[in-house]
Amino acid sequence: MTDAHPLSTDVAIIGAGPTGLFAAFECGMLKLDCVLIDALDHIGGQCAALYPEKPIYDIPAHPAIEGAALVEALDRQIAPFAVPRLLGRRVERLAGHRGAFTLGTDRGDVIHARAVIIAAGAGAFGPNRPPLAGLEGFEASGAVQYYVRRRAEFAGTRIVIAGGGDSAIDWALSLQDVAEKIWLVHRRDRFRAAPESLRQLDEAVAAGRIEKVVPYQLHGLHGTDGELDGVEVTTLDGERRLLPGNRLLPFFGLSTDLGPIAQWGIDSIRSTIPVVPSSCETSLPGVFAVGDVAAYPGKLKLILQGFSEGAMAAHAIHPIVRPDTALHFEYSTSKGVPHRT
Ligand SMILES: Cc1cc2nc3c(=O)[nH]c(=O)nc-3n(C[C@H](O)[C@H](O)[C@H](O)COP(=O)(O)OP(=O)(O)OC[C@H]3O[C@@H](n4cnc5c(N)ncnc54)[C@H](O)[C@@H]3O)c2cc1C
Repeated sequence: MTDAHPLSTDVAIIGAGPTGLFAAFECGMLKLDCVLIDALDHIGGQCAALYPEKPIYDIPAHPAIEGAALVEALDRQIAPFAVPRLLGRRVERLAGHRGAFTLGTDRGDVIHARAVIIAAGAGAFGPNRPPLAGLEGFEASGAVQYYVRRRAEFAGTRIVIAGGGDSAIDWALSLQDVAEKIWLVHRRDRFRAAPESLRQLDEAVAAGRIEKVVPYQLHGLHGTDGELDGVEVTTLDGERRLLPGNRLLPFFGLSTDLGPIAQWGIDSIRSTIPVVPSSCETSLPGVFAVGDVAAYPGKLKLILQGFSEGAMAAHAIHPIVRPDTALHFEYSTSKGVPHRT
């Protein structure tokens, strides 16, 4: 049995993070059909997977909006276009040329598209995992997690948080109200985070809500059948401590690997794809890249910048898909939102 989808569309958008979602809106506004494909089983990319309950403060016209709420709003914005979504499907193959591409997913879907927008963020992103014996069993039970989807799931737990950057500190601060106890383990006694976060951390440590465990590194997991009952940490000198935590949240960053995209004959630099700044076209004509994955001088990896790149890419794609129809620039206030018929 296969649930693979064969389909033809104007634009295939790889990645349904905030940038891919908004690119779908811009395509819709130009009456270009599109399909969204994402390896995750839900839309929203990093906002939904990594920080759904955190407020974002630099989305224009939203003084503060949580990651999940932003995704939900983007979803409502594209609703008029009834964009098909292929979720839980990683695009493995891309072949063809400007005007005629074929994409293949790991689930056997075949998508024919006139143009392609790669909105793949950090690629097929995954957490950097600590090299600890028996880790898989504790991951499977949920005792070790790399993302916090809902703070409420951590109510009354004893959490060991590992890492020295923004994520480790932000989550320690965010979970201090719900957890019974939080240890913050870092191999140095200096943390890298925004000054305000560091100030709040000092306050929480002074109040006994968070205990800093420095300079220590993760060393081992204790427990049976996926039930974690202790996290062993050591110093470089071999001094050991057993922290009686029942949850471990390691925040060692995301692995940024373009995955299969790196094999498609498109120029890439490490995990980014250089694009022409005015159109977001990649080195492969007819294939565009927007959002975190796109690179050009002055690029900021911010959601707001990805939104504008989606608009530029859609306008640059229009003549490929509709070569006989001149595109007259129009404000949305003038033309309204065209519904899919
Ligand atoms: C903790 C945290 C806080 C942040 N705070 C802010 C903030 O305050 N303001 C701000 O502007 N930005 C913030 N960011 C950054 C912001 O989340 C990113 O800039 C944004 O998510 C990039 O959007 P994107 O759509 O380009 O990529 P992503 O959100 O990374 O989405 C890319 C999607 O592509 C999919 N994908 C990749 N490869 C494939 C493939 N081969 N096949 C199918 N699907 C694929 C992935 O599964 C993913 O869902 C923050 C990030 C983090 C981690």
